[in-house]
Amino acid sequence: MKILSAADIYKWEQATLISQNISSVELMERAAEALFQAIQQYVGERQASFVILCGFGNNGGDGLALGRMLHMAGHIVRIHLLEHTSYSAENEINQQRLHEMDISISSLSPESILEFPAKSILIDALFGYGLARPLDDRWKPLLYQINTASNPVLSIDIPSGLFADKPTPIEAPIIQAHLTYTFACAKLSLLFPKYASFTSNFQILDIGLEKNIENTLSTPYEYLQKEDVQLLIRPLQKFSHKGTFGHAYMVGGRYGSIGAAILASKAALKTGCGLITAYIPACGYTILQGAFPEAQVETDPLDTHISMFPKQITDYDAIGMGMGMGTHPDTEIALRQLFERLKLMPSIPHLLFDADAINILAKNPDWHVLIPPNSILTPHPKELERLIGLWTDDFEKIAKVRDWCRRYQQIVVIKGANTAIVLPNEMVHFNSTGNPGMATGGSGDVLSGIITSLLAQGHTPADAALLGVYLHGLAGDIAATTIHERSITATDIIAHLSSAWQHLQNPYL
Ligand SMILES: NC(=O)C1=CN([C@@H]2O[C@H](COP(=O)(O)OP(=O)(O)OC[C@H]3O[C@@H](n4cnc5c(N)ncnc54)[C@H](O)[C@@H]3O)[C@@H](O)[C@H]2O)[C@@H](O)CC1
Ligand SMILES: Nc1ncnc2c1ncn2[C@@H]1O[C@H](COP(=O)(O)OP(=O)(O)O)[C@@H](O)[C@H]1O
Ligand SMILES: [K+]
Repeated sequence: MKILSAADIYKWEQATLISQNISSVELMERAAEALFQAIQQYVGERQASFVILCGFGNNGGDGLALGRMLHMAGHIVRIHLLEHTSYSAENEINQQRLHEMDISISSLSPESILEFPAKSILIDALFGYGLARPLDDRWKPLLYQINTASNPVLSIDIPSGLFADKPTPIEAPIIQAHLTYTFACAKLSLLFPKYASFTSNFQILDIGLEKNIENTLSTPYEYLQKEDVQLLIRPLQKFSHKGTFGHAYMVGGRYGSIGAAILASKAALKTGCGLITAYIPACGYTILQGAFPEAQVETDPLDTHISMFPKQITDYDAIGMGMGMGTHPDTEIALRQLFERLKLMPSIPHLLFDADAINILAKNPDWHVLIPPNSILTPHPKELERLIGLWTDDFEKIAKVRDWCRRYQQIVVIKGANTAIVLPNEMVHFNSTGNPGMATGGSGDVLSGIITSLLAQGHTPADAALLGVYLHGLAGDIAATTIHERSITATDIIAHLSSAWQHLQNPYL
């Protein structure tokens, strides 16, 4: 699914009105109906109480129309509307519809002192994507009351005060939504960690905007969902053998962190490659063989850390390296020598660099040109900062990574909630799976194993990164259905990879 700018969503809506021969009030009614259905699901069977705070534009119009529907369904509804010199036409029509039904509308100003009945749900319909500048300090008292209330806050389209597609100063007044119902497509600012305290969770509501018009709108940003990754799955063939599914080479571990290599190797095998060989320092031999009988193991001449890469390293289908590897100077020199060797070869295995491999690359910026094109780097935010330097906000972070990927023709997977996969063509895919329970030691090692396995199975690097990130998050989400998010471990993510594959291949789930 595309992630569009506010301007493009407006274009999409306007073109839909023409193409479907409907009025903008009819489209607003459709949006309110979608909101109503979602909120009915949110409250369940019970009668609920709502306080709806409406602005003077179309976001406010959505709030007014929703208020009417909730009232008609028997809920207790209080509607407040911002006093203003003029209202959008759709907003006025919905005010009129409420008057006709004798549903009262109280006036609201930035100075209003509000009382929210206990257990009522607050609906934020003050500003949507039409926000033209950050809200000024005049709005602080009103937004402060909403943000400090103990009631749940549901935002319509976007938390009021937040821009959809450009940086918002976080000291400006912004609604802290518990859940945002956003129309038609995800918005960039709903995906960025900097705004997490305002955006929390979101749900996309389909309001029937024309698909073929969306296809004409170009954007470098995509929201990666099940239907996108399903297209990347390859059916298993009856006459396959273990050689068909590829041989992954997992390089990592040092004295004290052999577990990272075990996790990555197990995850690789559970993702479906035919064979895995782990290359680790000698101290890990018994540990790895004992923990994981399916793995083949090769060891470095040194006991404590990796000091060289064997000649046969280039014989494998894919190499994933860096997990728990350490940044010993010997390892650093070995990596440099490997790059020199790869440069001379006509064809080389696909490569993934994680953790300490990235830290070594970050320490040596002049090596960036040596990284074979189309390699995958999987940094967490701190590793990314070491690699590309600091950023002032998430928009700049994405711009810097896009620039880096284009310049070095690499794929960067920026890990975290809504992991972003940035491709050499500068496309950015934000992942839709995963949960905070996955922020646990070793979870990144599992991701490296998954993606390396997909590379070994013959997926292109871009497909392996997209499918791997989605699958990893999905395994974590399935794990969270039976294990509390606080208790999820990296091993649990591996244990649920099989269910993730099943889920992905089942059209009815
Ligand atoms: N256009 C359409 O066809 C649809 C629009 N929808 C809703 O319409 C919203 C967009 O509506 P609008 O474009 O009317 O915009 P908004 O409702 O977001 O508000 C814009 C109004 O606020 C004013 N404003 C902007 N920044 C301000 C600031 N910092 N301080 C004070 N006033 C400020 C603007 O001048 C304008 O009058 C969407 O977010 C969505 O909720 C939905 O009903 C779906 C259909
Ligand atoms: N809040 C979150 N929501 C979803 N996924 C998350 C969240 N936090 C972390 N993750 C995922 O967990 C993994 C953590 O990776 P990383 O920090 O490298 O862990 P480690 O180094 O311990 O293996 C990444 O894939 C990341 O996307
Ligand atoms: K809003």
